[in-house]
Parts: sequence; structure tokens; C-alpha cells
Amino acid sequence: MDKLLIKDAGALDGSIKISGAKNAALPILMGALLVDGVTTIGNLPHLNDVTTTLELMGRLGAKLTIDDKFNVEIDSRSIHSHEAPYELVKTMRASILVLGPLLARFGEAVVSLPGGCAIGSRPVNLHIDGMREMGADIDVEAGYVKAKSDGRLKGAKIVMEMVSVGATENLIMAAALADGTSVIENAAREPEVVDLANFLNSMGAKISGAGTSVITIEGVERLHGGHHDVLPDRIETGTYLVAAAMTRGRIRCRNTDPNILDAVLVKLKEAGAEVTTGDDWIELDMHGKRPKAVNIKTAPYPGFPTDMQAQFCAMNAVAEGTGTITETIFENRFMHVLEMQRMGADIAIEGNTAICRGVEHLSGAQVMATDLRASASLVLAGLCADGETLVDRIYHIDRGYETIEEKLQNLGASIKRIG
Ligand SMILES: CC(=O)N[C@H]1[C@@H](OP(=O)(O)OP(=O)(O)OC[C@H]2O[C@@H](n3ccc(=O)[nH]c3=O)[C@H](O)[C@@H]2O)O[C@H](CO)[C@@H](O)[C@@H]1O
Ligand SMILES: C=C(OP(=O)(O)O)C(=O)O
Repeated sequence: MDKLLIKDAGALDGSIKISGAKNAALPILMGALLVDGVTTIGNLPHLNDVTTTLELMGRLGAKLTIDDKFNVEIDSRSIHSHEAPYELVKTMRASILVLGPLLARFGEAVVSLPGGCAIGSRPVNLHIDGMREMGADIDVEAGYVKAKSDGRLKGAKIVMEMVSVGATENLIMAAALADGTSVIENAAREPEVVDLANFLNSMGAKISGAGTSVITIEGVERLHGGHHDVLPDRIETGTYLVAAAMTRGRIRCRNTDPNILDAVLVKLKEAGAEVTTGDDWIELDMHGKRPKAVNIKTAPYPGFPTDMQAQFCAMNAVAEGTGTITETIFENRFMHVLEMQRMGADIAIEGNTAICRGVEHLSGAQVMATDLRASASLVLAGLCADGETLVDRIYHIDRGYETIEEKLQNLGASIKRIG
């Protein structure tokens, strides 16, 4: 199993190109299943979750053509299977997003429940309840969601009891081909929801209000083909900005979108970083200074993203002063803290808050990645630790970071993948 070996090589310095967003790419690929035609998707990140999704689409019968730049052409006219089996989807939570498109277009879907993961139990009740309100008949048995609809789904008013990114996306896709109008209240406002809506609208869907908490979808007869480029990954961007801040360095992230990272940029400025932005770039410069610890509380967008929490925990671990990190989205997202403690971090967990007292230096250790962002945070910690850090189980990191070691090497880091 691959591991990452990291040594402190001083301040990061340089420029990197940000990839397309995993969390937009996955729903958009699933959304291509709604299209009665040929779709091409550009700026797709080359990640394990994307490959798994493409494999799933192929199994369903979609015809895929992938060019050398990883642009993918999807012909969804040939879909013949409506089942997403366990062995294919078990590694990927987002696989539940196949439910809405298959049910809406073919009137049936059988999808393996993705199960919990290291960060929490992650139920899908909101996805199922919403589709039931649209007239679907859904049973959950033997680990599978079995959904049927007698003819087309029916437009409905759905009031979400809590904000869920995935459920909002699944219900938008289900409603896109329903009879009549659907309204989703208390919808997630994440930029990835907006990118999905933009993609579907460019294929003929009628979705308005994406990016606000009330989304209206007027069902249409069919979606036609077209082209869409996935939006830049705000979490990958944030991760590299934090890496530069922790190492007291300087970085320019290119091909990104500074307008969807406000909560993160505010906290980096509070930590002492000079941050400048252009149309599609962000530059961060610490001028050699140690970052100051910051207080963070995660919240749905536009609040501080839970997917950046572990990385800020790593920054606080080496920062000046004490910072608290409060996690409000997932019940078990502090696994990285236990590993950072093994590297000499002074972090105490009280309920859903981690109290981080910054230390001058961490010490390298063999650590285990437990989930995607926890893995990233351990890599960042390794960049500031004395001696060697060996991060094990990095298949988690390959779900969400394209060529992380190459990008960090380009910034001057000492990091290599070993088998
Ligand atoms: C592929 C993708 O886009 N993943 C992101 C998505 O995950 P995902 O879409 O799975 O996360 P949700 O927004 O749905 O989860 C938010 C909260 O709602 C709960 N919940 C969700 C659905 C449901 O039916 N019932 C329920 O109780 C979850 O357990 C969690 O506590 O948003 C999360 C929150 O920003 C991010 O951390 C993930 O990176
Ligand atoms: C939790 C994450 O992803 P997923 O929902 O795909 O597990 C993440 O991207 O940090």
C-alpha cells in the first residue's frame, strides 16, 4: 500500500494549478445520466472517486470516450442497467447521487447504501424522503435503496429539515425531469450545487435559485447534450494556501475562484497572511512569519467549510497562541487530532471542539490517514515537523487530491510516494 514520506524543507514557495472540484465533478457526472444525448465534461480532476464514478456509468451502459487531457464524452442514450452494486460504490459516499438521475429518467433505481465512514454515520434519509414526496415508492432492504416510480416523478415542495449538499443535488436531479414544478426549501447553497444547476440548465433544465436556500425546478421533458467545465476545487485551493501559511511561505494558486473561498481567506488573513486575489488566482504571503492561531466553527456554505477543518487544525498546531476548532457538521471529524498528538501537537478535544495550543515544532512520526481531509492535514503537519513523517493509507488522499506530491514538490516540499 502506498505511503507518503515527508520531510521539512522550509517555506513553500511557488505557483500551482488548481484542479477541478471533486465535489462538483461527481454530481455533474451523475447528472449526465439524465441526458438523452452526448455530454462532454472538461476540467475533471483525475481522482479515484472520478474513476469509480466513470466505471459505474460504464456499468450502467453509458458509452465513455476519454481523451489525453481527461475530457470525458458521455453518451447516456445507451444506458441499460439501473443498478449501482455494492462492490463498485462502497468506497464512495457520493454514489447515492445516482439515485435521483436513474429514478427520474428510467422510473427505477437500485442503489447500494454507501454506509457510514470515518467522519460520521452519514445517513441518506433526506434523499429518500424527498424522492418519496415526489411520488417514488422506495424500500430500503438488504443494504440497497430500491426505488420505483409509476410514470414520471411529480413536482413537489420539499422542506429540508437540515442543510444537506448531497440531498439538495439528488433532489434537483430528480426534479429536473419530473412532471410539474418542485421547490426545495432550506437547500444547500454550496458553489458545487450552483455548478450542477448551471450544468443541467445548459442541457435544457429549468432550475432557478441555486446558490440561495430556495431552489425552484420546473421539470422538462428531456435534457439534451452539451459541454461543461467543472468549477475549480475550493478545498484543494484552501489546502495549499494553508500549507504555505504553515511553512511561513508564499504561494500563488492559479485556475481557481477567489469568490467561493471567503470564509477561508478571512481566517488566513486573521492568521497573519497577506492575501491578494485576481480573477482566477489567489496569492498568499506570510513574509516569513509564524501564523497566529485562529478560532474556527464549521457551518454550511457560506460558513467555514468542514472540509477545511482538519487543515486549520494542523495550522493551529504549529501557530502562535491557542485556537479552537468547533465541528458542527459531522459527529466524528477529529481523527486527525489523535495522529497529530503523536507528532507532538498540544490539542485537547472537548465535545465537538478541539483546543489547539500551538507548539514551535512538531516531530515526524508514522501516522495513519483515516479520511480524506485528515490525510491532507497530516501531510501538512509533516511539512513542519522535525525528522521524517510517514503517512500511511493514502488511498484516502487519492480520492480527493490530484498528484498532491508533484504539486507540493513544485513548491519546494520534500515529499515522495513510496510503495
Ligand atoms: C461529494 C460531496 O459533495 N461531499 C461533500 C458533501 O457531503 P454530503 O453531501 O454527504 O454531506 P451533507 O451536506 O449531506 O451532510 C451534512 C449533514 O447532514 C447529515 N445528513 C445528510 C443527508 C441525509 O440524508 N441525512 C442527514 O442527516 C449528514 O450526516 C451531515 O451531518 O457535503 C459535506 C458537507 O459540506 C462535505 O463534507 C463533503 O465533502
Ligand atoms: C468528506 C468528503 O468527501 P465525501 O463526501 O466524498 O466523503 C470530502 O471531500 O472531504
